[in-house]
Amino acid sequence: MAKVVFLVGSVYGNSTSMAEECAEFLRGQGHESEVFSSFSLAELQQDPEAVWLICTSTTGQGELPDNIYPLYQSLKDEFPLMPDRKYGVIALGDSSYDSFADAGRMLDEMLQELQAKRLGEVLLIDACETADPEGVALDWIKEWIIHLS
Ligand SMILES: Cc1cc2nc3c(=O)[nH]c(=O)nc-3n(C[C@H](O)[C@H](O)[C@H](O)COP(=O)(O)O)c2cc1C
Repeated sequence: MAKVVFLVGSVYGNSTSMAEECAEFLRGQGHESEVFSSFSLAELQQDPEAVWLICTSTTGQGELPDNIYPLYQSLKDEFPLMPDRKYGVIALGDSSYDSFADAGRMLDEMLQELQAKRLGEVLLIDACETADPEGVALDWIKEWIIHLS
């Protein structure tokens, strides 16, 4: 069974509640899963086995939420290659912005540069298209879970 840690970037709480529902689903399937809204790269690196599931909204004009920005900055500054790290990305946004879901895309690009291995495709959730982001994420994670076995 895998250990999945949700690394949440959220301003208004949508990403947090979505991550909590997905984590509960994973636990129900026998995986270990936790939701973190506050974390540092140094702390996360202490657990080399954990799969990171980035779950972030985009704010401002294509910016990262304040609580996940330090992780991005540390990855950029320290540039720790992590070929053994597995991760996934759920990116919330609103396609009426030119910078649709940029925070999730930025973190995905950074982790790709660091040679981490993405499991599955990035899930983009558009607030213009759904009023039920949790439902969209749950449908996705039911498929995504195959990458954990
Ligand atoms: C002030 C504000 C700025 C936003 N800026 C962007 C943006 O630049 N790009 C985008 O895709 N979505 C943007 N959004 C949409 C949010 O990402 C979306 O509403 C998301 O569901 C919020 O999730 P959260 O509650 O986890 O922060 C913005 C929303 C607000 C209220």
